[in-house]
Amino acid sequence: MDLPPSLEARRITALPPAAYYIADFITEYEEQAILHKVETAPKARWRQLTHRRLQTWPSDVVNDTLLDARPLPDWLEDPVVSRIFSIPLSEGGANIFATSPHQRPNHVLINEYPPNTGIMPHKDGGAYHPVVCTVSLGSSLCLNLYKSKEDGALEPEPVWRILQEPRSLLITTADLYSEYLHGIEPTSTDVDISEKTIANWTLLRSPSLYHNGINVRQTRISLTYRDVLKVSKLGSKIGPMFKRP
Ligand SMILES: O=C(O)CCC(=O)C(=O)O
Ligand SMILES: [Fe+2]
Repeated sequence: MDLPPSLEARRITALPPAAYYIADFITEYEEQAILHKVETAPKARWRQLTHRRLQTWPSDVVNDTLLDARPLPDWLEDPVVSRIFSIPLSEGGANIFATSPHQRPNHVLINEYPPNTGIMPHKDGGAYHPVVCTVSLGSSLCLNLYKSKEDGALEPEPVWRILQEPRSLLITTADLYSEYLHGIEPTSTDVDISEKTIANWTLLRSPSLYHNGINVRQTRISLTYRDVLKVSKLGSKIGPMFKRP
């Protein structure tokens, strides 16, 4: 892997503080291995929403609390977490989780987006430390960022768009976490893709794939790594009845 010397080297400078994009964060081999683990997880791991399904590891977050304090399984820890730890925020400095309560992501949400599915614009709220690490697998798509108006209403058009390629890592923090909403349009094709409209254009692996301005979606799986502030004291004592396999 040809990782950058720091996150700062891959900052999305068109955005307010702060977001980082690393196009080649994992290899194709690693992508396939993780996809295989996601696809072969016990059926009970999946939660089906109306348009989307998801898995949570090691458990759900309920009332802003992580129910189960077991460590993440190896396949979610390595290579992703170990690699996040290996990249300092700025050269010679500490990694991005050094100042988070548990000094590490303790929760992973896995979302599956077949074509024509998305996620409504939202904020991630107070359950998490404001550092969100998203690894994309399988397909590219656009993440839209929205400004909320004074009265809390949503501006209809996104203020920025980030194109997330397969095997990329996107990290959003600070104001981008707290002041803006993010969402994914439920479409089969992202349109109007260009240097002018995509905030991380200069950091893309393959901008030439979008020379016609469109991205035809395939199924994209995302892994969202965060540090949940509150972890249940019951932790590992929780009865096996209430645990997902
Ligand atoms: O899948 C993504 O990239 C976004 C997921 C998301 O925003 C969330 O689960 O809160
Ligand atoms: Fe979110």
